[in-house]
Amino acid sequence: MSEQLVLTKIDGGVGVLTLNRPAVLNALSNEVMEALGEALLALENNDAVGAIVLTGNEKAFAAGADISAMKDWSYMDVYKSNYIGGPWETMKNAIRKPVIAAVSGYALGGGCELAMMCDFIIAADNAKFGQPEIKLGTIPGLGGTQRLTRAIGKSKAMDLVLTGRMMDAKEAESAGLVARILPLENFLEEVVKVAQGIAGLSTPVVMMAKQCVNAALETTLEQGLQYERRVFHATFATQDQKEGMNAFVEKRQANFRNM
Ligand SMILES: CCCCCCCCCCCCC[C@H](O)CC(=O)SCCNC(=O)CCNC(=O)[C@H](O)C(C)(C)COP(=O)(O)OP(=O)(O)OC[C@H]1O[C@@H](n2cnc3c(N)ncnc32)[C@H](O)[C@@H]1OP(=O)(O)O
Repeated sequence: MSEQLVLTKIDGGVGVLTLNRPAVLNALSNEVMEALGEALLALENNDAVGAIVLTGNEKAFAAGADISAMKDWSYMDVYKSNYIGGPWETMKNAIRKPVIAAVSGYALGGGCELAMMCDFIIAADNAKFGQPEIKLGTIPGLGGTQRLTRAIGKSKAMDLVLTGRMMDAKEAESAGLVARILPLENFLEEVVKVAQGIAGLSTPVVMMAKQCVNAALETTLEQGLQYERRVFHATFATQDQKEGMNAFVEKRQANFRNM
């Protein structure tokens, strides 16, 4: 594990990953990119973990890719290394557990993109989001033009990408980028409670639900409905579905055993 990324496993089945380059507002280096991929895979394979929280600090989730590192790169440097191509494949294909982005302060450029790669964003009331790459003579390269447009619509995405302006937490929530806003005070503790709630459910069924919601971004409505129906039917093969519905009828707390 790199010192640029801190892993804290908290009781209640939640693994917390904290970006740790405060001096440069958590600018995202290749080192942290690799560490993040390894840490996510480790949490994915840890049966004691049912949900993951990715966060930064009060001033910044991440202010983007590390500009100082990138500024002298050539086309061949980034093309030959397939810069940022690999880690996204890891995130997309291997991480089936829910990953919540807990964003306080700046989430800009690659920082906003990284937050959008997570399953949903909970923002502190001081959060600021943006894709300012245009001001650097480049464009978003980790999904900013694609996920942002799908999340908030063409008009506002075009505004943000072409002007490089930021939007605050309220604008981000009303635009649909952010699931909910929490006060900065006790922010991470409150996000972890949300994650613990998810981790206390049936992890395999949570994974199925995540897959279905993600499928909606990749399929036609009819294909998505068919996929959802198959997965809904599949939940009836799990012991957790039996436990969940019996617990409701017997008016008691369900004890999911991830089976
Ligand atoms: C398993 C899956 C893993 C996937 C992980 C993916 C990780 C890799 C992501 C790569 C993405 C590449 C594609 C992306 O679209 C490209 C970009 O992100 S380009 C960068 C976009 N970001 C910006 O343009 C923001 C730049 N920063 C600012 O505008 C300002 O810093 C601010 C945020 C408005 C704050 O301003 P201030 O409060 O005045 O603070 P300072 O500016 O003084 O900053 C303090 C300190 O931090 C340094 N710093 C800030 N941002 C960066 C940065 N992005 N890179 C490097 N350094 C940064 C700044 O220089 C100061 O340092 P100091 O001068 O004190 O040494």
